[in-house]
Amino acid sequence: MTDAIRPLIAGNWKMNGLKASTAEFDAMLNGAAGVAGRADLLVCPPVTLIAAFADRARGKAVVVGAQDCHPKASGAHTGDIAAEMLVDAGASAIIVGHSERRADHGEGDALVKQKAEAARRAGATAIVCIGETQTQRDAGQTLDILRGQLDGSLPDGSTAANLVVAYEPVWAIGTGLTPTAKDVEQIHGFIREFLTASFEADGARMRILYGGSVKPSNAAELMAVKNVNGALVGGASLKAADFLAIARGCP
Ligand SMILES: O=C(CO)COP(=O)(O)O
Repeated sequence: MTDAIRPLIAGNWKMNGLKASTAEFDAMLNGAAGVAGRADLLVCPPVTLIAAFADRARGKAVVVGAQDCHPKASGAHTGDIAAEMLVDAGASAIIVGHSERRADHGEGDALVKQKAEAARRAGATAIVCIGETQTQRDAGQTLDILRGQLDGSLPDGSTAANLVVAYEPVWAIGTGLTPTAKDVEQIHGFIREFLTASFEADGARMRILYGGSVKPSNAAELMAVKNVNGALVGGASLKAADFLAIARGCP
């Protein structure tokens, strides 16, 4: 049943990218048609580039997203950006709850849930990130931590169209380390069980992305794992050649 889920390869540019990076994005657009048979492509640049990228991507096989949003639609929140504004700029998906925001800005599950609800209210797909730290992993707490994050940060009534879950072990982000395929299969299976218990048929069709040191050389192995429905890619999404090669690794 889950075999029919179309993979999503999502690039998280994090705090990287200037106007000059448009050339790299154009290279992604140019190569996208060649991989469109394998996966949907999403690029989440810094907010300063969303509108320009979304304009360029119109009619191409890449959609543009954002990396965070404020839970409210408008108001006195200096420096913050509402989901509605991101959608207005051309974003169709919004990453929320990334471990870097949880760590750098002290974001907890309740706030992440509000942000995911804000994305849905604005008409965007929420990509909710979860993952354990090295210390939690070493203590054998991985599944307990993930269960808590899933319980606390996924909006009630989510559907396969408006919610994507990204499993990103914190210790694998930017380190070159990845879990074994066996570990990924166990953890994604656990997430799938949680999603089907919570959202029934929709939960069976929701995409579960793997993130953390995905690169062209390991993409095919990771993307072949059961219940892995694509990747959330950091560093390797900054280069068109690498990003497209990862998409070509989808089964
Ligand atoms: O955090 C990530 C994507 O959101 C993963 O980053 P890397 O691919 O650079 O490890």
